[in-house]
Amino acid sequence: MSEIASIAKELKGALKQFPNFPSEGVLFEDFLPIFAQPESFQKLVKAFQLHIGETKVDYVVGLESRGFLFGPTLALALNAGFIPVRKPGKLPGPTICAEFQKEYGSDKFEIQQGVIPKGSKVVIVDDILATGGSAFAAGELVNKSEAEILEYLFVMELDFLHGRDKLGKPVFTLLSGQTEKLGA
Ligand SMILES: O=P(O)(O)OC[C@H]1O[C@H](OP(=O)(O)OP(=O)(O)O)[C@H](O)[C@@H]1O
Ligand SMILES: Nc1ncnc2[nH]cnc12
Ligand SMILES: [Mg+2]
Repeated sequence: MSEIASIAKELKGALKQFPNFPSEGVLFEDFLPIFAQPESFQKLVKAFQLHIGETKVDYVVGLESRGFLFGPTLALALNAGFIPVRKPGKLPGPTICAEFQKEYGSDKFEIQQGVIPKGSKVVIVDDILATGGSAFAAGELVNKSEAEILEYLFVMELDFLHGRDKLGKPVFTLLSGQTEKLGA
């Protein structure tokens, strides 16, 4: 078994599932236990680092909120910068905005204008790929900044929502995810 696969197996065991949270029909995947143990947090970052290998990444773009939990740590490990994509009204100065639909509700994302130099090589990170709405919006913000998306990185994916089909760039998911909707 590869090192990435053995880390993935171990981390999968740390996740907790909460049926019908935050709304009926959603099986919520709680990945916070990974961060409560330094060994598992280190392994999470290591697995993404192994996946990236020698590829030069200029910036890790992390999505508020849960993408902020490991995005900056991964950025440091890759010797890359970290750029936050935030919910509206949080970032000072001129911003670029994108609206999107999620598995439960709609939202907006913003990035500061000019923070990603044109032509930079970027990976976009978040905890979960569900419908792909959040990641797609983050991708739009990177595209509007005229940077290059190398890949999207997620801890987990809700396969049955086919979010990756929206993204148009390579998608790497560390842990195997949910193949069926709750109750299906
Ligand atoms: O693929 P999608 O359908 O867009 O859904 C995935 C997004 O939904 C969750 O974030 P959420 O905005 O619920 O909350 P958070 O602030 O806890 O990250 C999750 O952390 C992803 O960012
Ligand atoms: N099922 C789920 N579990 C955790 N976070 C999510 N974000 C969107 N869908 C989710
Ligand atoms: Mg989120």
